[in-house]
Amino acid sequence: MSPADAITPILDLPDAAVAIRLRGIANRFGPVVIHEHLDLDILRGETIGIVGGSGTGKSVLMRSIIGLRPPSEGEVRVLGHDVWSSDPAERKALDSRWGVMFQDGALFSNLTVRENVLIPLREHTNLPPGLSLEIADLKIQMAGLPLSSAGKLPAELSGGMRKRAALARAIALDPDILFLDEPTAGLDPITAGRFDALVNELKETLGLTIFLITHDLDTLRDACDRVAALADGKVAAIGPLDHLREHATGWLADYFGGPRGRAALG
Ligand SMILES: Nc1ncnc2c1ncn2[C@@H]1O[C@H](COP(=O)(O)OP(=O)(O)OP(=O)(O)O)[C@@H](O)[C@H]1O
Repeated sequence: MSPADAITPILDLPDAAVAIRLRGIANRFGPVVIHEHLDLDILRGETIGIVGGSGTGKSVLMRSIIGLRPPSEGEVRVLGHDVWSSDPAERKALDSRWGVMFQDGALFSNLTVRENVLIPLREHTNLPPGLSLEIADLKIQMAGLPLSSAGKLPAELSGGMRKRAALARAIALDPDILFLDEPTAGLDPITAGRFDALVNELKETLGLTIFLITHDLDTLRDACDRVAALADGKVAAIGPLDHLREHATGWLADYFGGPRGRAALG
């Protein structure tokens, strides 16, 4: 099935065609309900943009998928494995098949860029140190950073370079899935556009599936095959950007139809 035809949260497809399968997800904090009965299928090889008003639970959903916070209810399957009922060895193996770039980069501030990129390589592989170093330097360059930045601390880099360093770490293990939480937030439009182009390039080179949380309409237009909009605790609308724009109601209509939406999407 091509992303253009996938306009419902649940797709009638075998596990092999689906990178991430969410069923009946609920997330609650005490009496506060963030998600309820949330279903979603993400196709292998697609970039899906996750949008929604502030507080709709985009980051909480990502944390439930990558094993950082168990959902209150529901099933999370990634690459055919149940994230929350897998044994520790299966979970560790799964962990090595996704890379995550958190909103603030989450780089270790006391480690250099190269040392940050080496962390997943040391944790998940038994490669000889020299080879790990070569791979780290390759990933730093694939993320568009000059090799001269490898020995620098995050604080010595610009905001855009720090995001690239976090991206280099996220692709260190040649993951199947890349999770990006607001990758272009805080970047000027030109730097943000370059970052989107880089993400597209990496998707092609590494054959990635990408889960991309964003508020950036340019990123939705330039980097996403489909967009899923969260509202009322669920995936309220899903499909290619043009499909969503045609059928937008409520928050989504305001989002696309507001001045920023018109400026980005015409
Ligand atoms: N550990 C927690 N304890 C209590 N409430 C939490 C916790 N983590 C998140 N929340 C709440 O869950 C809701 C969703 O948070 P989340 O960060 O996922 O939103 P978001 O859609 O990513 O928002 P934004 O677009 O502003 O980043 C928020 O109301 C937040 O306060």
